[in-house]
Amino acid sequence: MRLSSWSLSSAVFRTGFDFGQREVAHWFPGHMAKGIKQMRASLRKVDCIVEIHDSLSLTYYMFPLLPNIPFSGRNPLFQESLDVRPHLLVLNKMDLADISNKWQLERDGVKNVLFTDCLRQRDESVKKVIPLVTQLIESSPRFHRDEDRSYCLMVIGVPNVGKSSLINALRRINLRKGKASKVGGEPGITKAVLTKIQVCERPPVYLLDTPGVLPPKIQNIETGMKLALCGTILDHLVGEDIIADYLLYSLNRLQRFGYVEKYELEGPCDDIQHVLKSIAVKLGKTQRVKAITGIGDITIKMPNYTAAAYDFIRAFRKGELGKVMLD
Ligand SMILES: Nc1nc2c(ncn2[C@@H]2O[C@H](COP(=O)(O)OP(=O)(O)OP(=O)(O)O)[C@@H](O)[C@H]2O)c(=O)[nH]1
Repeated sequence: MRLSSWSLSSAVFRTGFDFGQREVAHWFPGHMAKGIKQMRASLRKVDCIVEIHDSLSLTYYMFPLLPNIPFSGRNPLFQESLDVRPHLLVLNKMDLADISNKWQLERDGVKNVLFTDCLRQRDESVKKVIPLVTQLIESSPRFHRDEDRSYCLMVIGVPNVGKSSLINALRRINLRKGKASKVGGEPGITKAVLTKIQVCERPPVYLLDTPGVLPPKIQNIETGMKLALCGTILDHLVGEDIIADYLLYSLNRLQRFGYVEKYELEGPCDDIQHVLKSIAVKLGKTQRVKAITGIGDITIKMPNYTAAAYDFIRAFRKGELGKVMLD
């Protein structure tokens, strides 16, 4: 929601976010390096790479997920190069994102892009995936796989972007089959490396589901925080309080004030403690805390800031605070 009925004259918003001494390196689990190694080893069986990102931030697609496998759209020099597999960029969760600036992709020369909503039963964009990859594969050399009539795709992406949901949606649409891949609200659900799953009969298309993989080098702390906000990193590794504060900062910076209405606040506010307290009171999220006084121990009721932060972040990820583009 954009600014409408509230007066902003008294609201002062931060012009930058203070990340303190935080380091992104501590946020990423070790199993990812192993995953990348196994994926690299399987690449020769793959005809096309499907790279999934979150539509909430268009900056991620700029970072190759697998080092040495350049995304053709990122670098036109690689487009004709024979050892680069066809590449489809899927920007998922479009239902949550304000994609009015998607023209930037075209400006940057990014080709073969699809915006998807994998949770919608009859999503037209998911239907386009197989025809598009088929077309891409058929117009590229397949080397030693030329005889093989079945196609193999590899799905890659940071954790929690919806890789499993896309696989399930493809199976639902093309095979009328149920779930093959477990979906979860927390990053790191897909741990079994490289399971081969059929997603289409004509032509026979299989894909390799992979564990979530992050770019080995996150460009900076702010990119890391955006990944955290999108649910790519386990919340507790980063801290719900700091994610919630970064969310508030971002919403105010982008003038997306849906949170004011959702939590019935008096108006936009940039003080996370104040906002979390109001959320906790509104939702009845309180906790009993023991206090030691001069006359003995007493129990007092306090707002549960962590529970409020969790609700605030969850509401954002569900799209309940309005559509947002974090870049
Ligand atoms: N709003 C919205 N949510 C989605 C969409 N696709 C997936 N999700 C949700 O995002 C969360 C993660 O989805 P998964 O399919 O498990 O993601 P993943 O990339 O396989 O996750 P990892 O196993 O951690 O790598 C789940 O809560 C899904 O319901 C979408 O298009 N829109």
